[in-house]
Amino acid sequence: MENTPDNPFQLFKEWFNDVDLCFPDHETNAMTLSTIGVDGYPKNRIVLLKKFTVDGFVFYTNYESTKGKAIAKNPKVSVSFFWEGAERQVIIRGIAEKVSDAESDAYFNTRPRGSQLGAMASNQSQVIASRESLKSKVDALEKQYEGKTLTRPVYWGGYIIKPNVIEFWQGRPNRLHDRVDYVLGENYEWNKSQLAP
Ligand SMILES: Cc1cc2nc3c(=O)[nH]c(=O)nc-3n(C[C@H](O)[C@H](O)[C@H](O)COP(=O)(O)O)c2cc1C
Ligand SMILES: Cc1ncc(COP(=O)(O)O)c(CN)c1O
Repeated sequence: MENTPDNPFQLFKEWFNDVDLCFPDHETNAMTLSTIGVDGYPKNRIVLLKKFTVDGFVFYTNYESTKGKAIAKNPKVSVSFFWEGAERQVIIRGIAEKVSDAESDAYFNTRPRGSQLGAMASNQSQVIASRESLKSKVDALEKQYEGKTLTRPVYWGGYIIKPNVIEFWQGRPNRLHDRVDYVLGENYEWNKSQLAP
């Protein structure tokens, strides 16, 4: 861990690419997203990481879902990855912001038509009468838009998580794991420390 890079994005990229290469059956990009709900309780759920750059970590969802409402009230979030095969965990904490409409449009346009229809039909996190009612909504949309290009619903899009802390955990024998913590400083520099396991 002494020879870890000074920039956590560099280390994240190395770990992500290693795991993706060595464990092709694992959904490397599945991450647990925690938000503080409007009721004050934390809630976790899995979402898929679709992009990461030095600006942050991007996932897509319904802005009116339970998580969307939580983020609107409190944009402080945490995501974590557990890469079991590699005995690695990464925990990111930061602020979630909506990505631009243009970026969400561009991603929506790359999705399979079935997933686009799914996003249009699903009022994510709302109570529904039955699976059948959802299915008939999809069928109706399919008919309505037959032969036409689908456009992104305004309530669906991306969030970018801009991190202020990123913690890396590497499993080691005798529970003497390696932990490295990167904390963003006042001048946007990353301060690296090693933590006891
Ligand atoms: C492997 C996996 C990947 C998922 N990816 C996403 C995703 O990228 N976006 C999303 O909105 N929901 C995704 N889900 C569904 C969420 O876990 C969750 O059920 C949904 O977003 C509603 O959450 P909420 O009611 O807390 O807002 C995924 C679920 C699993 C198991
Ligand atoms: C409801 C929902 N929205 C979005 C996604 C993101 O993945 P994709 O854009 O690849 O469909 C998922 C992935 N399982 C999902 O379940």
